[in-house]
Amino acid sequence: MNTSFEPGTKGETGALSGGLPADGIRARFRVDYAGFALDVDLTLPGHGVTALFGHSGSGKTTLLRCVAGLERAVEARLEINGELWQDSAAGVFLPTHRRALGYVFQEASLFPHLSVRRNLEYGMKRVDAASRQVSWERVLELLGIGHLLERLPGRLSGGERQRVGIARALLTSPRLLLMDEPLAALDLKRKNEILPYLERLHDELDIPMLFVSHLPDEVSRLADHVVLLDQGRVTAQGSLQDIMARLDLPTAFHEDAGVVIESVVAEHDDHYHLTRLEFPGGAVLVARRPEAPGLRLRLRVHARDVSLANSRIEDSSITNVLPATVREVVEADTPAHVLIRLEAEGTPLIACITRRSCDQLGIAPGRRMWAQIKAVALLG
Ligand SMILES: Nc1ncnc2c1ncn2[C@@H]1O[C@H](COP(=O)(O)OP(=O)(O)OP(=O)(O)O)[C@@H](O)[C@H]1O
Repeated sequence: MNTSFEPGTKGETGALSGGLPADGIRARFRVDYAGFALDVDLTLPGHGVTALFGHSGSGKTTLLRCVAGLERAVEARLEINGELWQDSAAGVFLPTHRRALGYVFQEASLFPHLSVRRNLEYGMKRVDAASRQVSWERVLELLGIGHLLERLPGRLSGGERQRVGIARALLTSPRLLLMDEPLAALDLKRKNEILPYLERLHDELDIPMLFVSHLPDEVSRLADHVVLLDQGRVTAQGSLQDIMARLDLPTAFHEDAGVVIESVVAEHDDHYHLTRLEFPGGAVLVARRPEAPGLRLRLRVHARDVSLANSRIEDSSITNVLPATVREVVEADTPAHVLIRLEAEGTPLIACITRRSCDQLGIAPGRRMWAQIKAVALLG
């Protein structure tokens, strides 16, 4: 790992903050390897989770390493919520150990001979008590690891190890959390076990996160903002809802393609054990939820679960039917299918149907149709 200073830096300067906007992440990096170049110039929200999404080799890890000060960039400038961490033009380079960041990798690299407690204390030593942002108790509670403190890492499951790794990163009181596919090494069961903890971090801590993933479902669950990378360049960025609803992006051609809808719990039907979730443009019924009316819930509607009809079909078992207008029709990645973007009063939907059905129903932009939603995934 390269942690040396860039040529011409002024050494271990503290983060500079004079005159910079207090909110937002600005990251300009150019890295030239033989056979690969990263060239990005990003302005990102200073809060919430930003997902870096792209194929293998698109440069996601390289970008995270740049942010961490671990890459030798030809050109670089990095501001984190009002602090300047790097500016190659001005000779500013804050070395990795002076950047207030937590870095979570695919597999937590815990010291095998130290208990979980000692591993966590090791991370804490770097931070003086006055600048601590999240308390020891709070971190243990957020990640549900209080009962694991005396164990050695070798006696933890993969998911528990990862939770300890995240806890250790949080205990360094980061102003930015970098997560490089933290779930990739876990099987589905462990992944589902750890996702709620990541959601809690997102909901309850005000630490911005850059989260690398190549799975739309994972991104849909955790991200607020998405950056798409391809061959070292940013091909698109925007809010999760906007990016997931675009048909000109590779996310639409993924087998998990679908939109994300922010809904509110409207009411419960205790007779049929159903809950009604409302959003601009409509509502859906889902199996009874524990959340009280008024709470927000994120929904994921996969393109493969949306079918279309020219009129409202009454004698169907599909409960969730919304009026929507066709906005765009594009070819899917198989010649048999098309992707259709619809809008239900501002809420986007994507349907994946056969080209044959598209022709038979005469589907074209502007047409009012009924979108039948066969399944809704609730996120969180
Ligand atoms: N130190 C290096 N020297 C030369 N090439 C490198 C170096 N590090 C990464 N690369 C190349 O840069 C490209 C981007 O790699 P990177 O790991 O950033 O991609 P990624 O999007 O994170 O991929 P993955 O999802 O597989 O982790 C790859 O082609 C990789 O081989």
